[in-house]
Amino acid sequence: MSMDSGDQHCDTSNGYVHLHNPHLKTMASDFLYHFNLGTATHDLPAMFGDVKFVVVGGSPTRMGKFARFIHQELGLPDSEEPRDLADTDRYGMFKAGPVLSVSHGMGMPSMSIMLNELLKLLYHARCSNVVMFRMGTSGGLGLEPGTVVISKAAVDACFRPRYTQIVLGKETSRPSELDQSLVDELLHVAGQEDGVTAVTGNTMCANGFYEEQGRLDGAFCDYTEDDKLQYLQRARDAGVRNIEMESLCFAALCKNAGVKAGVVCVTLVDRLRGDQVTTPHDTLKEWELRPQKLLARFIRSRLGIK
Ligand SMILES: O=P(O)(O)O[C@H]1O[C@H](CO)[C@@H](O)[C@H]1O
Ligand SMILES: O=c1cc[nH]c(=O)[nH]1
Repeated sequence: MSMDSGDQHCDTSNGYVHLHNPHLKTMASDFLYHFNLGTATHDLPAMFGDVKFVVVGGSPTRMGKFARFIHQELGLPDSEEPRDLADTDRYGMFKAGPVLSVSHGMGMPSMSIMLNELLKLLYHARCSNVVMFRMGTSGGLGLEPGTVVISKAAVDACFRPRYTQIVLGKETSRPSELDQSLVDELLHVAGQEDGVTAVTGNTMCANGFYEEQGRLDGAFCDYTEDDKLQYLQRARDAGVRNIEMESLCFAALCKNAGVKAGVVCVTLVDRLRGDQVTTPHDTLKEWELRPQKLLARFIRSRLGIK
């Protein structure tokens, strides 16, 4: 139990998760409601203290499969087969050795709830030198579908690298750039992956899938195809290479907590050519594996496993 954490948790140079909330120190215990885990009910340092890599993605099924894939890739014993540690149906949480795989649902509100609790979990567990990744799918801008994008920064729908929340009725923004050394390391690792194209660029994070991403195929649309293409071209000119729905919150909250973070998403469609994702299911499944394989290679390389 670590509610009385000392100064070492406030010093970002020591590799601990850095939470900016003086109220946490006054709480006798902390219950992470959406995971059904808590400092009073679970020995979080024993359960999670060895975590060094956290990978988050949309669906619990995908993140469970990813954990089992990592379990194999790291050659972990059968007795440690990952199981869901979050005893709720909100999010899935699976551990494979030093790798924690967690789902976040769709959109920033869902990501924000999960990430607040996940960062507190890492803090209470006294994890240090953790690297975090969001891995997933996106729409591309001028890229062959199936391309993997390693994000340089997450930007909002006006192409600004900042995550804006309304707090106590006021707009509050936090920067959302990503760690550039991690971008270079990921690109280097991606170069070793056969038959997969990986590029770097900004990732635009939208608050919805349809109008917010300039689609023409939602239930509602008050703009023309020309308006859409002009907007997407402006995004591309601003360095945006793909569009998804969680990177902004993820990048900003990890940065605020002093945790190095990366975003790796495969593109499913070229939005300059269309809106609907009509690629055959088997091909989509293969593309979805691309960020997983890249991160598995990254983790193995960091752990010195050939
Ligand atoms: O990376 P995944 O979880 O696939 O998420 C992407 O796909 C969902 C929309 O289909 C959004 O949540 C978007 O960010
Ligand atoms: O176009 C797309 C594809 C996946 N996810 C998104 O948010 N947008």
